[in-house]
Amino acid sequence: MISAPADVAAAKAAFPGWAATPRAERARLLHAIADGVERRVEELAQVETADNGALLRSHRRGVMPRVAHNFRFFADWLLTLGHEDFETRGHTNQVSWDPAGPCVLITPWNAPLMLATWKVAPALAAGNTVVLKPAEWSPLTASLLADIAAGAGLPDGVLNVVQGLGGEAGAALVSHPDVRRISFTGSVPTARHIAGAAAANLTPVSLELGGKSPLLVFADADLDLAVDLAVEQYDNAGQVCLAATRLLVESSVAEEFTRRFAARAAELVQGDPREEATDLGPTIHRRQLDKIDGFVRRALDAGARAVVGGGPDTARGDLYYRPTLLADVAQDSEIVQEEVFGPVLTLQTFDTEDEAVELANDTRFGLAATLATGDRERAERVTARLAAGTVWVNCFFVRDLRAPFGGSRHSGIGREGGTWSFDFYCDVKNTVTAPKGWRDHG
Ligand SMILES: NC(=O)C1=CN([C@@H]2O[C@H](COP(=O)(O)OP(=O)(O)OC[C@H]3O[C@@H](n4cnc5c(N)ncnc54)[C@H](O)[C@@H]3O)[C@@H](O)[C@H]2O)C=CC1
Ligand SMILES: O=C(O)/C=C/C=C(\O)C(=O)O
Repeated sequence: MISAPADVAAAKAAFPGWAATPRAERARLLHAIADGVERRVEELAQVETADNGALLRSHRRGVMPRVAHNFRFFADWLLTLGHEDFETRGHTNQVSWDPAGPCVLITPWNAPLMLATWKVAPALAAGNTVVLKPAEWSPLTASLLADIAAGAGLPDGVLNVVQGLGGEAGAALVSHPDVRRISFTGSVPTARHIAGAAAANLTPVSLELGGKSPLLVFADADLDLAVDLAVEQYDNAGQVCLAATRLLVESSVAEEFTRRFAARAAELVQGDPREEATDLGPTIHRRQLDKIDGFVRRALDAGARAVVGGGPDTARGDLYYRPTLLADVAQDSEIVQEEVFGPVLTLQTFDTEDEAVELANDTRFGLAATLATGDRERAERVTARLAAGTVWVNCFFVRDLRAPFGGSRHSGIGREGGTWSFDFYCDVKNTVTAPKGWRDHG
């Protein structure tokens, strides 16, 4: 490991050469990295599971192939970015997408390589050099990615990986004056530190933060589908920022919904994340489990009722938390307002569409929302009123890199995906040329 400033210096030194590399060659190298990822899917999947405890089958069949796709997608999207020309009184405006410089990318532990490569791929495609600092709890696949990139022929200094603690290595990186972009995915408190450091240097910053997203279940919904969507929120032991952790269910179907939910939750297999049959693995570390349990204990003390779960599964060791559903929770309570980042959902009921929207929007977050309804017009009405970067209707976690991804309010600043990523990672330039601007044209 080299120190953070040395990595920024390496990225700065490599920048002119990489920025001048033709787009087609940059795209070719990104595809070569994708090839390298595809050749090592099994190894990457095993290492990621060993590191963060998320399910091996998801890493193997979902996450790592998507990591390769991240490189291919942004390589191809780069080639579609046009030079948009338009005229002003005979003058030509030509808009171009210029590389910005060294970028610092700081990422969390819950989906390490997936979230890192959403940033690495467009930053490199745009012609920037990168310093990536993965979370200290899940450092390994980022280092493997650096090996893969070197093997693919990426020039030295173009992709640098710094390992270290957030408050040390991370803080040194984000306060460095030579950095031209900072992209961060992680928690709100860390985002405040990073935004402060970025402000000191006026470095543009993109923030993908936490959530407390609602799942609204209307009485006209397919109730089995609604229950499936609700149970899906326990994925990755609930350590997913997008998770719809607040179940808001129309009163007339709440009892039946709860009965079916409890039955489905009881079928979930909790255990070793390397086993194919496992649905729910461990939490990342003991401190996270204690944090989750603290939220649940305080909620129970305040009068909440555990419909499902309600504590750790100590028979499995000290990292497993039982999938939990808490009812009788007040809208202004901590358990409804704060991100738990564990397998803990709350259940509230509503009687009208207005009330549903009011409850859904009544947190400081705005990352995502999911609706279960059989009425298209209702879906359109409600969606238009929700504060959320992504709304899923009768589905969940359907993702497309062409679409914008990000949150409003305390869930973040900016969007990733497609042209939104290039908007952030490029210095967009407009060149205006006079109609008879050239000497030889007289
Ligand atoms: N909106 C989104 O796309 C996502 C958001 N998240 C959010 O991430 C959080 C969980 O991840 P954690 O790793 O616990 O978050 P965290 O904020 O503790 O750490 C994230 C990263 O920031 C680094 N860091 C910590 N202090 C720093 C500092 N002062 N300066 C620079 N870097 C620093 C850490 O080393 C790590 O690499 C949750 O709040 C979750 O909602 C997670 C995944 C996706
Ligand atoms: O895989 C995706 O498209 C989104 C991942 C987001 C998370 O991991 C998260 O929400 O925590």
